[in-house]
Amino acid sequence: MNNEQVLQPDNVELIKNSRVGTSTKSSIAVDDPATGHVIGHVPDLTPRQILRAIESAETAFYKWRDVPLRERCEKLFRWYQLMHEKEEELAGILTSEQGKPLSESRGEIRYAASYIQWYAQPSLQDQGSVLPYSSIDESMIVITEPVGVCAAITPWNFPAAMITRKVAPALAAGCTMLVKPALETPLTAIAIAELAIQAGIPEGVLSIVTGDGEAIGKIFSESAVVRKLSFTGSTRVGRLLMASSASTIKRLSLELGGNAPFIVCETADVERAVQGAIQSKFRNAGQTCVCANAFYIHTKVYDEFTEKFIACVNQLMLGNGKNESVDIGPLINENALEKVEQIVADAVKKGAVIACGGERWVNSERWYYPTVLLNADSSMRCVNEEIFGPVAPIVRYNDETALLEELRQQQTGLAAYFYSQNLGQVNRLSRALEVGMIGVNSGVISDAAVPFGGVKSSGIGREGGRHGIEEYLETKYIKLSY
Ligand SMILES: NC(=O)c1ccc[n+]([C@@H]2O[C@H](COP(=O)([O-])OP(=O)(O)OC[C@H]3O[C@@H](n4cnc5c(N)ncnc54)[C@H](O)[C@@H]3O)[C@@H](O)[C@H]2O)c1
Ligand SMILES: O=C[C@H](O)CS(=O)(=O)O
Repeated sequence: MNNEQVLQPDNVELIKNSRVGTSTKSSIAVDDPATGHVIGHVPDLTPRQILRAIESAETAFYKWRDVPLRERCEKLFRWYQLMHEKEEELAGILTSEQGKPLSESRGEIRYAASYIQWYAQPSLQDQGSVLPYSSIDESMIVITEPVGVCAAITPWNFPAAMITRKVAPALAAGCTMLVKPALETPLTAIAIAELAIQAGIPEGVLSIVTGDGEAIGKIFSESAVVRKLSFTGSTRVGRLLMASSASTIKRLSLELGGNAPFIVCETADVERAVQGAIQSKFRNAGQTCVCANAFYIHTKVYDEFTEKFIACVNQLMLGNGKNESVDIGPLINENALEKVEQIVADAVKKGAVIACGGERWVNSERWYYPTVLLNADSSMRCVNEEIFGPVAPIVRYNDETALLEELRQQQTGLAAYFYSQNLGQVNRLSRALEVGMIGVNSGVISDAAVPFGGVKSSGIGREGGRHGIEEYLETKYIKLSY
């Protein structure tokens, strides 16, 4: 597929004919990170329009909650089918506004659709129980009910999956949902919501609102009608939303920043570890919350791992994500690229050695070479901060206990990875690492069936699996005397 064949959002039916969103005088331009060209515009909605959207979601809630669960699930399943039918069009929109390689965009659309398929199963929802009676002419009944009107604020790095991971369980539970996508990637959200309408999900049940994040976040968090706020993004913004939601005692789900250690133990299968390291580090050019951040390689396998890892990194192809041979697309914007440059400069200043990469791609504005930093240590930003770019700092270690103690000091706790072929070591590290998700001999852990989420400053709550729908249900106890 070459550039000419790839669908551009402004000529895509799903966007052009979308019934989602409201026309306003002002609008926000959306650009292609690979070219800097404007590829579409979305409305910059006013506070009054956001409040109207909340009112519409409230009206829709009192009807949608009374639609039988099986019927809600049938509509979700149709939505899932439409996402599969439109996979290529959606992937083209996603790559055009986010920049990731088309192969990754196709994968994300399938991954996003799998959340809708997962929550289209009525049996997933525990709708209540009858408790042991205290008297034969009484019953104590527990039922579950939808939380109500919900709001979601989502990031640019996975513009499809971060939305369906919230919307699918919410709608299955009987809630209505307003979604504020990232300013960088609203077109994917609009296209997905258009398919929800085509699937028969009534107007007002799912609304996409576009505009300034801070302003809309304030309206969502201070609205008494919005009973739950689900946020995926930086820990910084998560803290702000948690504080501003206190005034209305909202249910909160927070999927925040990570800093995943990738540990290669002395007992590891080094070949497998290298493959897992490439998959985990360079997906979406490293702009993934569960990317391996820093690599901790036991001294006994250090030379073998680093030699093989660097050789693989040097094989990675940079370019426009619309070209099928590309592995590494552009970073989302200039700020992201400047942050990566500052992190690498900090590491080199403190003694890191650039084994490969370490600079912008020649004559490009948004690409950064996949980079390996040797001799990294915990004094450096690249080890202590979420890099969110294609940079792999490598730390040598020889004392497992000391390493685990050092990692325990980290404030993040989303994901971790380690490679080991010793059962006792697997058990020991699985229990010692203070995170929400662990990949053991695997570099990719995400799936609609698993409870995705973190601990400490990486967030609250879980998305996916059986846990994900509980975020959108309330429990009601009824005592019945006959
Ligand atoms: N834990 C997860 O599942 C997960 C998934 C994806 C991304 N993330 C994290 O997100 C971060 C990168 O994404 P990002 O740059 O879009 O994050 P971000 O926090 O800057 O933005 C996320 C969303 O919040 C909005 N926003 C920005 N400022 C706001 C404010 N003051 N009030 C309300 N909303 C506001 C943005 O418009 C966007 O829609 C990384 O830290 C990454 O680890 C976490
Ligand atoms: O960036 C955060 C996403 O949750 C990553 S994944 O697609 O769920 O692995």
